[in-house]
Amino acid sequence: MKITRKEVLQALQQITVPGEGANMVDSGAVQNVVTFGEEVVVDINISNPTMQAKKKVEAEIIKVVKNTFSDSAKVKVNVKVVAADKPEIKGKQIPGIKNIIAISSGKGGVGKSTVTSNVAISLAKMGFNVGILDADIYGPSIPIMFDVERERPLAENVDGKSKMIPVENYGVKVLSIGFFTKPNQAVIWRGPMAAKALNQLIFDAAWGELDFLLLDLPPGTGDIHLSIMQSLPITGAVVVSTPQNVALADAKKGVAMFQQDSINVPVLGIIENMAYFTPAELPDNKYYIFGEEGAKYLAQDLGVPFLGELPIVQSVREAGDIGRPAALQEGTPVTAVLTEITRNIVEETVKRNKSLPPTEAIKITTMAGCSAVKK
Ligand SMILES: Nc1ncnc2c1ncn2[C@@H]1O[C@H](COP(=O)(O)OP(=O)(O)OP(=O)(O)O)[C@@H](O)[C@H]1O
Repeated sequence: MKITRKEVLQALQQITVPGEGANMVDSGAVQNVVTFGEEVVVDINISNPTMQAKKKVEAEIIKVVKNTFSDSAKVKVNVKVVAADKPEIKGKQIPGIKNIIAISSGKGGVGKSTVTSNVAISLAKMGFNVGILDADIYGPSIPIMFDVERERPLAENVDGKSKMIPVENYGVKVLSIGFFTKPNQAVIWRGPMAAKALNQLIFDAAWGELDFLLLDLPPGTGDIHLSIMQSLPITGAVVVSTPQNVALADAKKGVAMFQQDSINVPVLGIIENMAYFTPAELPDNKYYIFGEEGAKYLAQDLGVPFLGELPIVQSVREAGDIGRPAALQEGTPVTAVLTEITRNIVEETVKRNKSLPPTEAIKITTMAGCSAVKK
């Protein structure tokens, strides 16, 4: 059987590169097609630098060619990652802050703040300089999780300007919108107002040198998020979801929000929280209370990295409630999981900084066992 170039191009018009609207031929992603009898070689450019995206594109091309012509067709796909032309970082860069990572969830209560606190502490334990900006205007919970609920940031004079000094605990600098609102008072925030308050918390604070500033966003994908995203120079976003369908549907909207043209913040990956439950007396059993591996499949579907799964553990909840996040413990299975997730975030940040325009590329001081990092 002889396959022609024209027929292959027609077949490729049935599929798209993940995250792009038009088919891969019309979008200009397919660079070249060469055929020799039953052999087909396709050269394609994509902008998503993740291994999952490359594999997905390759698998889809092989599938469509084999389905269209014959199972015996030999298909070779050369995938090249090219940086997107649009600048990815909006807003002015902040001196001293190398990476701002937004942690978001579509749905509320899926454990976004718990993950943010534990990742921050894991990063600090790895030797990074870390801050958290708690931007969850609907329910700022970071002060409780860091046991600094009653503290208030002091002011300091830096170069003739009065700056807020973040509150510090467990090696992490914290500023929260909760420090400035009364606990029982309902505050109605509009997008631009929230963005302005957060801008002040970032630009009018003495953060010092930070490798990572984690931004704990409010749940959802509304007007507030648009304002925050458009006004801050965000390096990348992490989406937290449980494996439950209702949470996944919202997580998908979250990823779509970051990827839309007016926002265009690279998604570093998805974390599955409350992935399963293992009772202490049955350590080999896993019960998938909210469903099995839903967030992992969602990550594959969307062509974004899967950063890991955190089980439901009573001590994680208790540790958060008493203001000593679980990552502070040493040598527990949960700490190992959190370290793995944190390493994956660092790796994806490093990849992102290599393949897309800056904020300033991250400089690592210590990084236990992280292969993507060049010291
Ligand atoms: N892996 C886990 N194991 C056990 N409990 C957890 C886990 N993750 C989160 N929780 C608990 O679930 C509750 C909700 O978590 P958290 O406040 O972090 O969610 P959130 O997504 O930040 O919520 P919000 O919508 O208020 O922003 C908390 O009581 C927390 O302790």
